[in-house]
Amino acid sequence: MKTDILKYNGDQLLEIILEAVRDVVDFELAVILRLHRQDRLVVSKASGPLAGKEFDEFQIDLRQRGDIARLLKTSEPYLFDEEEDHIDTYEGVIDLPEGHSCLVAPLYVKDDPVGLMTFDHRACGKFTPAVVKFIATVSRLIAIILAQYDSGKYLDGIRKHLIRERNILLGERIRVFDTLIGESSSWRQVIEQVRTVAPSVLPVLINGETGTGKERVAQAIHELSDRKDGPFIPLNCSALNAGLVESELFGHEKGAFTSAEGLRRGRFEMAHRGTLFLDEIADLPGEIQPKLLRTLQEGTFERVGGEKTLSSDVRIVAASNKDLREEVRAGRFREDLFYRLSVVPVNLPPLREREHDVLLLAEYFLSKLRNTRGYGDLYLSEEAVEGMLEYPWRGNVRELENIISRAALFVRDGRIACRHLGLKSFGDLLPRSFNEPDTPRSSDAAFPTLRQMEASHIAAGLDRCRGKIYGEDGAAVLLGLKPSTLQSRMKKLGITRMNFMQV
Ligand SMILES: Nc1ncnc2c1ncn2[C@@H]1O[C@H](COP(=O)(O)OP(=O)(O)OP(=O)(O)O)[C@@H](O)[C@H]1O
Repeated sequence: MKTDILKYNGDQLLEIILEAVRDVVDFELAVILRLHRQDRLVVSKASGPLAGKEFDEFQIDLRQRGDIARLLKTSEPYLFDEEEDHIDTYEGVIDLPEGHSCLVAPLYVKDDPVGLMTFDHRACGKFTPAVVKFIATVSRLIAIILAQYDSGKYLDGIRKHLIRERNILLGERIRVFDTLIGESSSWRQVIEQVRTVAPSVLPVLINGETGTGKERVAQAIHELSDRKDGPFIPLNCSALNAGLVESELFGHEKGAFTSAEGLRRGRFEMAHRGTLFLDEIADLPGEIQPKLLRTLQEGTFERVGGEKTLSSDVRIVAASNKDLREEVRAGRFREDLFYRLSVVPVNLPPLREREHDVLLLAEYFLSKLRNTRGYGDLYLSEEAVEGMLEYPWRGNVRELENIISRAALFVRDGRIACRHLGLKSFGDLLPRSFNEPDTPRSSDAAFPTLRQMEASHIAAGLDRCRGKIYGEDGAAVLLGLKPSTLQSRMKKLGITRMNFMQV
């Protein structure tokens, strides 16, 4: 099991250590001091009924306390004889009666001192030779834990620094691609196509699933064309009935229909010398399709209720998340209109086929958020990165953007963990093979296979136990399995515990 030691702060870690020691050693005061610059011991943690605020940041200057400096050099625990005349370690901080129990243990990693641990009790004879022996062993382990914690923190610091550096580098590349982020080969092809088609006047048909960036690409085509100083006018064809779409496209004269109180210019007029973006073109009502075709062929149109023939210099970019050829085959879309619109087709790949771009896009959205007050430190933890790479992005770039924006709200120290991303619907946490359409299915596609049910139930158990397998509160007990059996089933099904862990 991989436990992230850095999820505990230093104080919590030392508390856990001293709690464990207390099961064996009856102390009233236990203190762990860290060695700083070889000449100073600084209290890291004081525990027990005699520990109080006075220990916070208490320091011992070893140049003034030669007695403690000598003890530190020995690397062995030292039990003070109760009759022995000595200066109390915490003289001036707390008053301990004459002849109390006092044990001091230097903390060493091999030959290097890293600190000192002290135990006190007001009663005599509390620390037996067996206790001294125990502390001698335990102090070596504690020293290693402290050193590991320090180096972990050091590495974490370096990692954060590297992530920041990387973000700056990414930021520079992002400026080159500006609003069309992506470096995967399928996305580069899109960018190449955009560069090629942008300067021409030919109509473009952008095809891609929802949220893949169709509108962005349409805008980029406009901005890279010599019409960039003209208007970019979008119209979503799916949201409107035939009457409305006609008046939106071509405008209407005053009194053309009951609610037409004044003359209204349509999108064709508004887009003059610019680009008209017809989104969701597959949903354009059948009655309007011949009218649009005529306008595209002749460049002319009439406002609804008007007789005057108008013309407009418009470049058409259309988009669809449906397969327009299929719509033609099904008789829902006119073939001649399809050929008019799709002179240059541009197909946008879904995010799940742009694996390398998931992190690049995530960094792009993070970099935008980092400019917002309070979000300057945002970064993705390793497990969040792994979770994102595993996730089947059904909602594409828009879903990714929403997930990142939402995660930012829940993060306190800038570190985005898997749980902040909320990628945890069981289906989503299962390996991709469970969600892909080419998975062998039962005869009724809606009816889950036994393997899918087993995977989903195991995922539910792991989610409830936050990825814990062993122990009373582990998923093995919950699912009524031996931990080893659960692990082997998970392996067979390709389920990773990490997706369910909360950090
Ligand atoms: N390559 C990209 N780089 C940066 N941001 C992107 C990219 N692609 C999409 N986005 C962002 O993702 C979101 C969805 O993009 P967009 O609206 O262009 O998708 P769409 O395919 O037109 O969606 P729909 O089919 O739902 O209309 C937007 O916020 C957009 O800014």
